This record gives sequence, C-alpha cells and structure tokens, in this order.
Amino acid sequence: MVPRALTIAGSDSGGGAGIQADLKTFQELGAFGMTALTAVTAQNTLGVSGVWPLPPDAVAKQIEAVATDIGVDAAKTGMLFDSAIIEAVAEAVRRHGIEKLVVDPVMIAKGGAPLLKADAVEALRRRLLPQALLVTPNIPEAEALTGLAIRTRADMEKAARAIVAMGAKAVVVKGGHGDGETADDLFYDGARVEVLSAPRVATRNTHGTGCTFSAAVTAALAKGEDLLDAVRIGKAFITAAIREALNLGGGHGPTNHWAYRTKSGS
Ligand SMILES: Nc1ncnc2c1ncn2[C@@H]1O[C@H](COP(=O)(O)OP(=O)(O)OP(=O)(O)O)[C@@H](O)[C@H]1O
Ligand SMILES: Cc1ncc(COP(=O)(O)O)c(N)n1
Repeated sequence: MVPRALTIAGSDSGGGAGIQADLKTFQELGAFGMTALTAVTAQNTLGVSGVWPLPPDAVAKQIEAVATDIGVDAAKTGMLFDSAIIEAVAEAVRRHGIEKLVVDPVMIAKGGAPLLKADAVEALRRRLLPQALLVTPNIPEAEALTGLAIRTRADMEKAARAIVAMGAKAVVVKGGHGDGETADDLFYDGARVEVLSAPRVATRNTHGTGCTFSAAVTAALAKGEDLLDAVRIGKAFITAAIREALNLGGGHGPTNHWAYRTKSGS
C-alpha cells in the first residue's frame, strides 16, 4: 500500500512553512501527500503581509473529498486561523475516522503575525486536542494551551501532563525556543517521558521548523511507524533540515527539506 498523508493547514507563498513545507516533507519521506487548505497567506522570509481564510465548509469539503476516495493513513493540522475552521476540522476528522492525527497548534508566525485568533485557543483545547494522537506545541504554544509558565525541564513536563489531561494521547513540547547548547524536546504519552535532544544549530534560518517537524512525524505514522519511533524520525528529519538550512531571502530563511535524504548519512 502507498502511505497516504494529509495536511490541513495554511499556504505559505514563501514555500518554507505551511502546506508547502508539509508536502515537501511527505514527498521526501515517501508518503503520498494531500492537502486541505485553510487559508492563503502572502508571506516571505521577512514576514506575513496578508491572510485570507477559506470558509469552514470549503475546508470540510476538501477533507471529505480525499478521505472518501483516496483514504488517509495519517493527517496533521497546522494553521487553522479561527474557531469556525477548528470546529469544521474536528467534525470532519471525527466523521471520517482519522485516528492518526497530529495537531501542531500553530498560533504565531516567527515574525510575530497571528495565525490563530486569540479566542480560538479554547476551541483548539476543547474540540481538537481530544482527537489528537500527538500534539506538538512549542513553548509559547504550550503556555497558551495550559496557562502555565514554562522555564525549566520540570515546567515542560508539567505542561505535557496537563495537555495529555486535556484528552490528547501524547504530546511533544518542543524546545526550539530555548537557548541551551542543545534543542531538547519532551515527549509524554501518559506513561513515559522521553527527551529528544540534538545539538542546537546557530542559524536564523528556522522558518517552518515546527511545520516540517510535525509533517515528518505524520509521514512516518502514515508509513506505519509506532508513535515514539515516528517522533524520533521527525527529530532526525528537522535536525538535518536546520543543519543544512537555506540562506534565502532577507529574513528567516527556510529549512532544507532534502537534507535528511542527501546528508543524514554524512
Ligand atoms: N536552532 C535549532 N537547532 C536545532 N534544532 C532546533 C533549532 N530550532 C528548533 N529546533 C528543533 O526544531 C523543531 C521545531 O521546534 P520549534 O520550537 O522551532 O517549533 P516551532 O516554534 O513550532 O516552529 P515554527 O516557529 O516553525 O512554528 C524541534 O525539534 C526543535 O527542537
Ligand atoms: C501558513 C503558515 N503556517 C504555519 C506557519 C508557522 O511557521 P513559522 O513560525 O516558522 O513562521 C507559517 N509561518 N505560515
């Protein structure tokens, strides 16, 4: 069988984040990529200059179209923009029995532009987290979801436990926003805590790191990997992509989606 992966996310015209990052990542890992677009953004390495959300119905219809014909082995969500789109996605995921769901709770772009309305955090928490196999917040997103302040490893673990208590089966609290020697992510599935660590790369070219990581995990899940192995593959994929990040544009350049395939053995 061909592994089939769906991304439910926004478009980044700059190609480094959003559905563009997701499709490139799916392709690199040998999964057939499909999309349900939630919003169009005008965006480059310098920031976001426009956001146009799609009607919630249009998002639900795209999910229905692919799920009822091609089939979905695993799916991820990225930018969802508002609570009406979140409701439509949650309902479509439920109706089509998509069990391997990775929720990347995208809230704010690297340049500071909001990609989720402030009043939609509650819908994310209430409607989508209970359906998630894995949630992948960065530290500010984990703080927004839990109301906790996160400064230490113990804080990350506390937030991870709170997110699993909201109904998600597992969580990775990503440590990319820290400033230590290593970029450490904390995995928790209700039973075990695992820290995934990689050397921190000194680069400003980190546009789309979160999208790329969650897409790699989703592709690995579509291929039948178990959850922790899929997260390990995601970590190896994003580490290679950041190590070989592309110096494009005048701001935060994109990660390199082909680095895992071409460089990870070297
Ligand atoms: N400079 C870095 N060096 C190595 N790994 C990094 C670096 N920055 C982020 N990572 C890793 O990249 C992955 C994504 O984490 P990050 O915290 O950047 O996500 P994010 O903030 O959601 O991304 P985005 O800003 O694209 O939404 C994590 O595995 C994190 O540890
Ligand atoms: C459409 C879209 N989705 C997600 C992100 C987050 O990525 P980043 O925080 O790296 O800018 C983005 N910038 N644009």
